[in-house]
Amino acid sequence: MLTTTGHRLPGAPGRLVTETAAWGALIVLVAISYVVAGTSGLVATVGGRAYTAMGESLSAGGFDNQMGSLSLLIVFALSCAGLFIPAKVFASRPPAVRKTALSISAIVEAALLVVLSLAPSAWLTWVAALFLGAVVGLLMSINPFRHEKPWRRVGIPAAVLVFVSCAFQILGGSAAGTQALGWVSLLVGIGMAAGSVIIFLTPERALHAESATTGQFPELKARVARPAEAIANPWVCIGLFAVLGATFMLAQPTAIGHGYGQAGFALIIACCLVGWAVGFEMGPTFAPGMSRPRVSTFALLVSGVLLLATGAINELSGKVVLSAAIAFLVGIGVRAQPYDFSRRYGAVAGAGLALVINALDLGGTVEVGSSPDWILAPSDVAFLIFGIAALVAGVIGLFTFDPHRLQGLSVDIVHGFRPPSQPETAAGGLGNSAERLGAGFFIAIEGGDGSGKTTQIKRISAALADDGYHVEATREPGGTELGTKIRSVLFDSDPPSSRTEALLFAADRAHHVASLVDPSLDAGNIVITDRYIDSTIAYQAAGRSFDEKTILALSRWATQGLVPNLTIVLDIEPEVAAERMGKRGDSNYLDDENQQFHQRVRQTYLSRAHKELDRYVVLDASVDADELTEQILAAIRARLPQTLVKRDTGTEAPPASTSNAEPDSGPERSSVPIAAVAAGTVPDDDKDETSSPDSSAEVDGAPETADDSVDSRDTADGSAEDDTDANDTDERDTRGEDEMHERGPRFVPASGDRFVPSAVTDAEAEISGAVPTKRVDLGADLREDPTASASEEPSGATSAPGVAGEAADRDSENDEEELPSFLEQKGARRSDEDDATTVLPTHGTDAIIDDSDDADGVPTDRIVTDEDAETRIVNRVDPEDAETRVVHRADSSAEAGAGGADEDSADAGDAETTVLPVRSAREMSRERLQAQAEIERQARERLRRQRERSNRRFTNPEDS
Ligand SMILES: Nc1ncnc2c1ncn2[C@@H]1O[C@H](COP(=O)(O)OP(=O)(O)O)[C@@H](O)[C@H]1O
Ligand SMILES: Cc1cn([C@H]2C[C@H](O)[C@@H](COP(=O)(O)OP(=O)(O)O)O2)c(=O)[nH]c1=O
Repeated sequence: MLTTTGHRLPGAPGRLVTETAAWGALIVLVAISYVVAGTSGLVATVGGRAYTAMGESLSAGGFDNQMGSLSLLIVFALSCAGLFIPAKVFASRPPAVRKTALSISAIVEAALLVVLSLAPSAWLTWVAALFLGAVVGLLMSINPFRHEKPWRRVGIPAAVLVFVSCAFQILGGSAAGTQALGWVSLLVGIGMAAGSVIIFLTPERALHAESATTGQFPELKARVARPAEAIANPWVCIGLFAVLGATFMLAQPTAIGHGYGQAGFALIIACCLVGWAVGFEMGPTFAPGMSRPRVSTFALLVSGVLLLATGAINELSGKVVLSAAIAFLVGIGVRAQPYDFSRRYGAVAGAGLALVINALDLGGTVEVGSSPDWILAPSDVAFLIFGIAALVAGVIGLFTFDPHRLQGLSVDIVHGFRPPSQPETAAGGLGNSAERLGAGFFIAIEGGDGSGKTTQIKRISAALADDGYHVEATREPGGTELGTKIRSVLFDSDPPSSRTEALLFAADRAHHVASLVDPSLDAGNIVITDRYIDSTIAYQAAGRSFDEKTILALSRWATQGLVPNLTIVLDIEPEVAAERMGKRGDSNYLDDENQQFHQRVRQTYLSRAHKELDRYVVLDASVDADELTEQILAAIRARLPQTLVKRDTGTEAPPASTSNAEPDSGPERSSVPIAAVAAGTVPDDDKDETSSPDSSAEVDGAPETADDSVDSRDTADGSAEDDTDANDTDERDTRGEDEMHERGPRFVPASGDRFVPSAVTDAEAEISGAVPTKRVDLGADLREDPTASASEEPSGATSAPGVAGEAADRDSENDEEELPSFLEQKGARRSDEDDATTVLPTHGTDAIIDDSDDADGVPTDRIVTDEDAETRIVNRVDPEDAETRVVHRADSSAEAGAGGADEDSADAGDAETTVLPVRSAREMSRERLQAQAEIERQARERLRRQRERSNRRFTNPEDS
């Protein structure tokens, strides 16, 4: 109730002492007033021996309950008066005025308390209470925060009161406990005086607390419970505060009525405070599966039952424990949800009502047929009446606030104490991810590096596309244009700091979800992502030993709580995975972490999966790839909802790729055929990742790919061959409308290392002296014609059916002839789609690469885009590492061959330089940017290796 914040500020000690003393004064005044007025009447003014007289009167049974209640009510009202003084009344005063006013009123209060301890009287008590109210009001005006934890301050005087009153009662019997009140009032008076002096001496500016430090609804904790819900009419919470006010206020009448003495009163108060504190702390996470208004309602209901029991029990320890439990429930109930209603009204109304009921003196003895009879003090009757009221209100609340989905009281309660499933909590109050999943189905494939995610995603995407679903395969990091840049930042230069790393992954995820995953799910697609939040938990939290909750909260915030319907963990021994990675040949700095790191990563995946068995499937990834594919597909198919729109049947929503087919569909969602996003440098023996010739018909976006190629030729080179153009156009025109709108899997490869961008044309190649190179099509196994894929010869081009295929054949033959010798020596393999494959040198006419700033003379990997030339150029570094980047398109047949590339035209030193065409900045596809980032990465990698080599040469000159 009082202000407690800002205790870290320099001015805090004064407030701390004053507030603590104010709480103490409140307790003592309430207790004294009851004793004084109860024994001596409202008009009593007594002298120094008053306490002894009162004690004697009490023990002799001469206690006037009605007068006591009335007195108590007046003191309580006056003491709380300060709480109702609008903070702005004082806040508008200059700080110096406020400070002085607080000091003076605290001094007056202190003086009154000291006098009261020596010569207690009803009048004096009330005057002291009035000043206490003023002190409280001033305290609030200095530090006007409401959401704080008052038990921290009130706990101190309550504990002191327990100690002093118990000591007095043990030494001098029940009546002597009353004298303890006098001593405690003396103590709090001194405390108040000390506080006022400290405040007076504190500089004015230090008295201003900038922000509340204790009372905010704990956001982080709330995430593990159901999201807080805004409550329009918080009557349940107001009722709970009324229960609390009544419980506190009935403590003294109870102690008096049952002859417990002041030690009993102090005990009840202190235990109530402890119960309230515990409940208040636990509130946000208590019963995490229950809707928050429902938690409040149950708290009210159960507190009603406990109030009845408190009234019914005669014994002190029972009353103490039950009162504490009631306070605990109030704490739980009011903190289950953030509230912006005033607790003062509820508490004061409850306390006042309890005292009025108590003053009616309704107690009596109930005959229960046995001895002793059931004795009901007036305070017990008040407890019973409150209990019935709370019970009724709780039952009404149960009908008012719906349970969370489940029906039935017992079901609600049982489920209430289970944590809600991930998707429900994921939003952290931001939204319901279950709704966000929309019409689609979201699958995350997780597992350590080398577990086979990339391989499997290609296969399952193809299989699900064959089933007729709209499939979108993507990855993290790097599933979007921006993502590739982030990926490049992560992996293409020195490793970032761990925190930077975590934030970059989160940034990539945020953009990925917002720009790609969410829209795709909205369109009803199956979205398969290579890595998602679990990777972050595994790598950044467990791997880097960051706090999991923080990392999780970051990702949840980034994704607005989007959680996959299904997460498949490909589990594998890190050693086996490392072996595979060694064969694969590319790695990032995370791959190169030690085995303990990868063990932690693996264990994290497994333990996360274990916690949510219905949303995770763990599969042994060490088995044969085909077998694993079958297992994954079985797991997915078993969970796919019937309602998922299929390509053949779905007439409602236009497929995502249809909209993507629009040239202006936006950079992030540019529709690119599977093959057009196929990958590059993989081992030659990797059959999975070799191209199949006939991809154009099955993959989405083929028509606009053709458009692209036309455009690019037109823009890049006006002299593009007419017949190729015609072929291209015919191909496009002959496709049916269905095919134009058809969506196959759109595959964003899981590793940029094996990723190949779109093709350039002959014309582009010619212009820039492109060098055709080995190419491998990662998207090959996504195609529907397995025979075509199987027929591919590793050493040469494979013929493709149809016009497109013939064109490709022709072009690939040209390519073959013009294959540069250094590539042939390396056994570079070409296929029919090599027509669309071009490697361009850096220093073409329009190439703008500035590596002059590179101090060591090694060309930089900077990319410069010249929009006029519509050519994107990437500078390669080391001729020794004659790895080439490949550019190709799915609709390769539509593209003129890239065989125009001429080794001679390329600068010898830049033989491995890749130049990717940019048809126009607007049409820049995600895949192309990925490719560029990849090229950039490779260039850096080469640079690194070159430096390593020269270092080695330097340290071991004989080797060189
Ligand atoms: N089931 C499997 N058995 C043996 N090798 C596999 C299997 N699955 C994938 N590989 C190989 O392991 C390497 C890593 O696979 P990849 O799919 O890139 O893994 P990830 O994407 O999880 O890092 C590749 O060279 C791939 O050919
Ligand atoms: C998505 C994600 C990936 N990573 C790491 C795991 C991988 O080592 C790296 C790149 O992931 P990935 O593209 O899967 O690489 P690869 O195909 O070589 O397995 O990024 C994280 O550390 N945190 C994350 O949140």
